[in-house]
Amino acid sequence: MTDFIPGQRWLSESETELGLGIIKELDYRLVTVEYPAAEEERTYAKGNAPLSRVTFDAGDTIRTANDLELVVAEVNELNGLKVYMAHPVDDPEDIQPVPEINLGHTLKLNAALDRLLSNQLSSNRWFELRMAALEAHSQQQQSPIQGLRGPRIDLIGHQLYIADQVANRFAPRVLLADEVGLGKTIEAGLILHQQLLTGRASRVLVVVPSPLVHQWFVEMVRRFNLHFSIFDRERLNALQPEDNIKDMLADIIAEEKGEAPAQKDNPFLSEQLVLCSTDFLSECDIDQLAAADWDLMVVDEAHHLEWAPDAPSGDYQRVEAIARQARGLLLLTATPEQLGLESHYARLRLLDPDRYPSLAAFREEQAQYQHIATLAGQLHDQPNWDDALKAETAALLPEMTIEESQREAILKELLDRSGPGRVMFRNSRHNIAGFPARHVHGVPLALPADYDYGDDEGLDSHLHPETLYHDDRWCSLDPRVSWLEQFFKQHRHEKVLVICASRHTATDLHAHCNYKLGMNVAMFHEDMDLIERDRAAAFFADEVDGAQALICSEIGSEGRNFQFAHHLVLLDLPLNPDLLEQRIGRLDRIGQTEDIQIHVPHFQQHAQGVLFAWYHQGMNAFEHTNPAGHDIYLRTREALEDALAHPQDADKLATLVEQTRAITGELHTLLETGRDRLLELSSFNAARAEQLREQLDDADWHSPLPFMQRLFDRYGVDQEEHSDTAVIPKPGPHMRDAFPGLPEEGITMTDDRVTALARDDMQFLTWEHPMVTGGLEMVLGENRGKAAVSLLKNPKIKAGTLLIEAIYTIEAVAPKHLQVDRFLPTTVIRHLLDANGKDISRAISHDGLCQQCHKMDKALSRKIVASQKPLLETLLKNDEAQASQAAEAVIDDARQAMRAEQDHELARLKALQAKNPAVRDEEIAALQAQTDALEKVLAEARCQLNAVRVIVAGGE
Ligand SMILES: Nc1ncnc2c1ncn2[C@@H]1O[C@H](COP(=O)(O)OP(=O)(O)OP(=O)(O)O)[C@@H](O)[C@H]1O
Repeated sequence: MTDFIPGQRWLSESETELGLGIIKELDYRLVTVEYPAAEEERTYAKGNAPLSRVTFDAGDTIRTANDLELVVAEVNELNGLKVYMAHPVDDPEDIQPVPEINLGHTLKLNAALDRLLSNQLSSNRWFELRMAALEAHSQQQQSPIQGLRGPRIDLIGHQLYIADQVANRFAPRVLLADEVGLGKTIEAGLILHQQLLTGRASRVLVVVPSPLVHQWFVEMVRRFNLHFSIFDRERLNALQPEDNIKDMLADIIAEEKGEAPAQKDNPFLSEQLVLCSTDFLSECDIDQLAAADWDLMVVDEAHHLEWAPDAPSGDYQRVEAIARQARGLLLLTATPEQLGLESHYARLRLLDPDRYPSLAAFREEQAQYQHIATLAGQLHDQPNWDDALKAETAALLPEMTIEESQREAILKELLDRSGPGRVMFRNSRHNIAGFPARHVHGVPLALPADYDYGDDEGLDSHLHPETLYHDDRWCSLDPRVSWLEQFFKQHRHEKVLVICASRHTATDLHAHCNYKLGMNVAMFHEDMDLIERDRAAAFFADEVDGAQALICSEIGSEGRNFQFAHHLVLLDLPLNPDLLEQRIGRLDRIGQTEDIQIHVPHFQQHAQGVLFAWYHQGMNAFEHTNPAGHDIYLRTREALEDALAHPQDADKLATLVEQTRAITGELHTLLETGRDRLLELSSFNAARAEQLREQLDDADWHSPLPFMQRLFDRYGVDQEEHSDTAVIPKPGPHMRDAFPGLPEEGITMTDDRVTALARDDMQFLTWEHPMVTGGLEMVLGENRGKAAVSLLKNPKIKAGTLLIEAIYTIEAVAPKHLQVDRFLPTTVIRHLLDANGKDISRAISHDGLCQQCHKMDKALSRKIVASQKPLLETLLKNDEAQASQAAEAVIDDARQAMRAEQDHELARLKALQAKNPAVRDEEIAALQAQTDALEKVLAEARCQLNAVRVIVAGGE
């Protein structure tokens, strides 16, 4: 077993990007290594730690931790630790001791050159595979559509646009507020996928209402290949067994000594991707959950987070506790104002406390939306801006140069600072074509005598008269039920979703339809456990043997996907227009193929009839989406309550309808010219969306399959043809190690998006599929392919001609949280040298060369390297200097891009601080510190020889 000594410097063979490690701790079995450059730590089994000892010899150049470059004159050793006696290049007399612990933490490796010169050669095929992997990796990292290619989704413009806008942000904090059913889950999934794939996030917490847990879980796996772990009470208990007696005693002793109890493991750190229900938040230790170092938190159906200045709800406070510590935050809701403007404001404040310092300021800002929308519209539409427009804009953005060439940046800033731009995205059906129409069918019925409660009962009992019964007898006397029975019979072969407010109504109705009428009907309500609910939803969805109808309580009105049905029956109506919108949204969503028929049985001259008229005649809320629902409710509440209390008074009803119509018109116009116009400007850009769609369409043509087939071949994976568009890789008899993501029984994969969308049983093979990214990582982590010798067969080239193909990569070693890849992705530089060291790579491409390069006999390869060693060493060392120069330009560009972005962010914070003292100086200082750290990391970025191939011409 290797002898490790604390303080020694070692390198991880599989993760060279961590930089130079220091042996930190040892026990009889394990060794822990600290990697200061990447701020990471790894623990390995001593017996097979993938570590190489790093030492230097006299004549080598070393870099110290304080960035001095010195030449080693002599090497001493003390208790197993090296001490280098070294001097500056230009002052050999100035010898100074450098203990190895004082070496710099980044390391310039010459693994490829060392392997070549020490004759550790791989075959030509491995070299070519390595090069293909490097190019693919670099292209992925530099692709402007990175993260958007892999998901199994239809390419829908407004979703791609939002994902593109948000996903590239560092720790994004946004509200995704598209209208119901336009794909917020998909947008969130795209953002998560992109953030995880690029390493911008690695720990994600998703919180959703309990009825949606399973749907989210499935959607994340099926569409995004993201495997979340569902956390509930049981799982938490399993992870946190009762304190054992030893721990309890230790805690008691610590308490007696006045010491803090020992830190227990945080169970939420056991998984990277965690999905849980909102209810679970109230059952777990919220501080522990919040402390679990989340990069991103997602909250679905966020309108439930109710807030008032002195009375934030429990749900809001729990989410707030986590959101404060999580770096990124995505809130999803189709009806952001469902619980009023105050709650909406509070959620925006969760996202960006600096931007939304007070409710009063937010109200004031909202009042300005009309004005800002007009201004933004002019800036957007007018090709040339006149002086007045420029002056008005300059007053709002004093530090910007206001000219047409900066149109996009100016609009973005204006929407960010004075509109809802940066934090909130909302697309509406208004600007997305192709949605089917909605038709409402009111079914007026006579009130049965048994329901004639008079003034003895409150409004709720009139709206839901059946709830006063303790059993299902009401089903036999309620004309809505007999109507429903007829309706089911008339539409025997069609799916029908029935929604009612209460669980009791749903269960009684279900029992009545199933057992008394013998109908095939499923049920969905809050008292069923998650598995029962999902089973019911699946039974309803089953086209062949499934239920004709699903009867839901209100929980069925949120988030679920029932667009395969075209008939919706609303057995009662909610008082909240946003809730109505949510109910209709179960069918009116992406994927709906037919017009939607909404049936509303209700009692005439009764509170139910009033509510129907209010919605239908007053605000046309059944047939069109209603973005102003909550405000309309607030402004018509008095008239509504009056009419509900006197349902037979035709005048009151007429007044209500008239008033509602006027207010709806007024509010819709205000929205269209104010907030929604601003949101439209910031949430969608048709040209950019089309460009993204085209880029993705194009990317679909560049399948990873040919590359994967080479990889399968090298690693012993067998492949079976499945069909024209699919293959089945399977572990072959000669496969040496496990192949990432390949199950024992094989897996069916297609690289065709249309097939993948139609066939859930197949994996969608893209460059972002985990099997491909895992495969790339595996090849690049190998030593194989770093150095090779090959035979060139080309009659035009004289036998014996020597060429060297040198592949360099530019990389920066940095702690993950800095996300330096944003500015400096892995970049490949290829040189092709002749025997005089001249680079002829422009004349001969890598692919062209590969067609003529063949396997060289091993013994002969070794002989060639041995005989040409001094020449190879000299040529490659000189060439490295050239490559490093070329790399400087790339690193410089990265530095400039970094400064531009950081400066912009700094300017934004300072501008916000001028308006709002809540922006703290420390935040500005933290941003500055981040810029400094990035400067340092980029200054240390290095170009290094990643792979080298010696090519010797051998005639034909
Ligand atoms: N790009 C897409 N490709 C394929 N299916 C999609 C796409 N976008 C959305 N869908 C489907 O459309 C339905 C609605 O999408 P999603 O659930 O994301 O909408 P939502 O806005 O979150 O809905 P809600 O407002 O009800 O919460 C889902 O069945 C989803 O799978």
